Amino acid sequence: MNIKSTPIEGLLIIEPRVFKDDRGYFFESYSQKKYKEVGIDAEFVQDNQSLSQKGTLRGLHFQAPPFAQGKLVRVISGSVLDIAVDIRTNSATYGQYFSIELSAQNQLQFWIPPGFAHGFITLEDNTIFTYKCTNYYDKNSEGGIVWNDPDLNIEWNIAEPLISEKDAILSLLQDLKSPF
Ligand SMILES: Cc1cn([C@H]2C[C@H](O)[C@@H](COP(=O)(O)OP(=O)(O)O[C@H]3O[C@H](C)C(=O)[C@H](O)[C@H]3O)O2)c(=O)[nH]c1=O
Repeated sequence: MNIKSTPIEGLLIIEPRVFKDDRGYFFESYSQKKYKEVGIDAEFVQDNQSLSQKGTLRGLHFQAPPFAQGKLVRVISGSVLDIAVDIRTNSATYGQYFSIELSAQNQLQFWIPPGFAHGFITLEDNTIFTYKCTNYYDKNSEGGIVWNDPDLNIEWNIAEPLISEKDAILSLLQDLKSPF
């Protein structure tokens, strides 16, 4: 397993060790011991999975403390451009984002600790996005930033994504009083 840091402290990219043979492939998609050794010392309590067609944008979401979530995300079918926005008030990279393509092909995983707004745009039909969370869903703790916030200037490479009514009215970063 290879672990790579990113320009934003805390965000990590995990490249699993894949065993290929004439049957196909095998890899460990999570190991508490091995992930703790590389700095992902988290207790995951909930797994989520979503299916989306091409051009679907989910996010940018977070849950406020005490229900803040760390997320270990990956794609098991199709591909996404995954985005994490630093909303840690005292962070030197506050308001900056990191993007990475996650796909069933590259088998990469992305660790997003609490303190980030998270979202993705799907690049293919029948994209299945699955992730482990360090806290349970708590509807009343949900917050978010609207996908096309000009201050974030995220390069989604799409003009009109398919988004939920809820996501279309999320706040601007400038109006967000970050709980982190
Ligand atoms: C997140 C969540 C949702 N739900 C219910 C609530 C709604 O009735 C339905 C769809 O929820 P939502 O539209 O918020 O789903 P997404 O837009 O995929 O939300 C996710 O999108 C971005 C990418 C994230 O990082 C978050 O994990 C999460 O907010 O599932 C649950 O029952 N449990 C849950 O943990």
